[in-house]
Amino acid sequence: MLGNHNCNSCLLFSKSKIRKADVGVRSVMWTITITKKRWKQVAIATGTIGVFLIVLVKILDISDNKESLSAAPQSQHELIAIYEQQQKLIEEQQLELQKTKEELARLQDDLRALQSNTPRKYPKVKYLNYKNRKRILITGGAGFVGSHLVDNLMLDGHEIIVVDNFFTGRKRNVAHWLGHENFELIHHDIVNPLFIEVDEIYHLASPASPPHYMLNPVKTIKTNTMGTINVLGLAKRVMAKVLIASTSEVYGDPTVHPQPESYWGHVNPIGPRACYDEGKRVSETLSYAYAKQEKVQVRVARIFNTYGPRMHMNDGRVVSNFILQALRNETITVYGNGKQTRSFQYVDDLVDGLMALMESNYTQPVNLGNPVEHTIEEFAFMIKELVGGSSKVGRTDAMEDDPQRRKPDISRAKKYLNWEPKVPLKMGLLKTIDYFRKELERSDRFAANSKKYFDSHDLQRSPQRFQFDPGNG
Ligand SMILES: O=C(O)[C@H]1O[C@H](OP(=O)(O)OP(=O)(O)OC[C@H]2O[C@@H](n3ccc(=O)[nH]c3=O)[C@H](O)[C@@H]2O)[C@H](O)[C@@H](O)[C@@H]1O
Repeated sequence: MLGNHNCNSCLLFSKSKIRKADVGVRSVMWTITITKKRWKQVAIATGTIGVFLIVLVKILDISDNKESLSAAPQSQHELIAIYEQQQKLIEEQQLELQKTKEELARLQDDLRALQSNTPRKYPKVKYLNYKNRKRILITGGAGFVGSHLVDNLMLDGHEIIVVDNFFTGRKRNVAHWLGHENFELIHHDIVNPLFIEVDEIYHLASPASPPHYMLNPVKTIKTNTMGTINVLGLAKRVMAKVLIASTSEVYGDPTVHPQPESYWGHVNPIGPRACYDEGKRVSETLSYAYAKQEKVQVRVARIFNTYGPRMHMNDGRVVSNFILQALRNETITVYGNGKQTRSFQYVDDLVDGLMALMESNYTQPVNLGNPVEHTIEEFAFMIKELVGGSSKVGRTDAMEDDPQRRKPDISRAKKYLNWEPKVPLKMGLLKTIDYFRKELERSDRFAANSKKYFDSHDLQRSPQRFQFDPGNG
């Protein structure tokens, strides 16, 4: 194709190209010749260059790696630093929280101290002049019945001294009077003598619930014998009028129904209930012995089954047991066949009766009880219905020597005290159920708060508690 092209420029171009190609060919030929002649050197040079290149790549690679290696420890350090910083912050905050908690506890203590020093608000009490105001001692005044009696006598304007060993009584029952100028609480066991000046004494100190008095029969007997002697001795010394709280249990398992005060009773003197039954019978005997021999003015109340607010949660008597079982949806435990009977009076009625008896001039024993009688089985269903819930009524073993029938004949109280119970059973039970419902909520709340407090306290205190100084070892 070139042969057919004849213009000058093309010719010149072709010539120069041929020249260049020629030079290229010659150069290659020379290189080949040289290479052929000096292949060894070339090989050596190429090898050297290759080795150099490999070393160079390696170096670069290493330096690359070095860079990445030096970058990783740097970020780890940063992370550790951030972590440590955050840990420190958490520790500082925990310390702060601990300090705040301690401060809060201190403030709560201060508040309590302030509250106890600040004049409290008390229910309004009547004003009685010196002539009409009496100093009244109530043994067992922090108990269920005693504390209600305290309330009534305080409201009437008298000076009240409560003596209690807190075996079954609770400070909480009279806490609302603490600090009142008319009120005094003495922690004392009436088994030991007491020397104070009083005008009247209500002697209620004694456990009254079968599980309680059977727990320590000797103590029950001592309280009702030695305790009563101490009370009667005090009454004799200061010429105080004294009311002894006796019980329907002096009739034992009665063979007469209903029970009038003239009935002498049917008590097993060596049975499990004897500590209480016989203790109260001796208490009555002592009262009339002091009345006859020492001219002590005595009043004797035979108290029948009583219920109401401030009964102990662990009282163990039928009313509290059934209500608590029903509120907890547990089986209501009827002991024996449930055909045994009881007559239940509301505590307010009893307190009115006790005060009326003390005021009266009547010196023989007086039954104080509600004559409306029910079998225990009926009573179980009544409680179940009033409380609601899903409890079942179940049967369990009968109690030994359990009185089979009990109903007071209250003609004497009606005649001499102009007294009879006013509170219908259902109304009283509703009030009592309400009380126990609140008590349950309160105890659950207390248990939860206490657990929370001690759990957190233990966690924070345990390192200190078990800390020891090896230097002192
Ligand atoms: O409540 C009271 O004022 C009287 O309580 C007790 O006399 P008791 O009648 O045996 O009292 P509870 O323990 O309440 O027993 C009443 C009946 O219920 C039965 N009961 C009791 C508790 C229970 O969970 N289930 C049950 O069926 C008993 O066996 C008994 O037949 C005391 O002995 C008396 O002094 C006191 O006056």
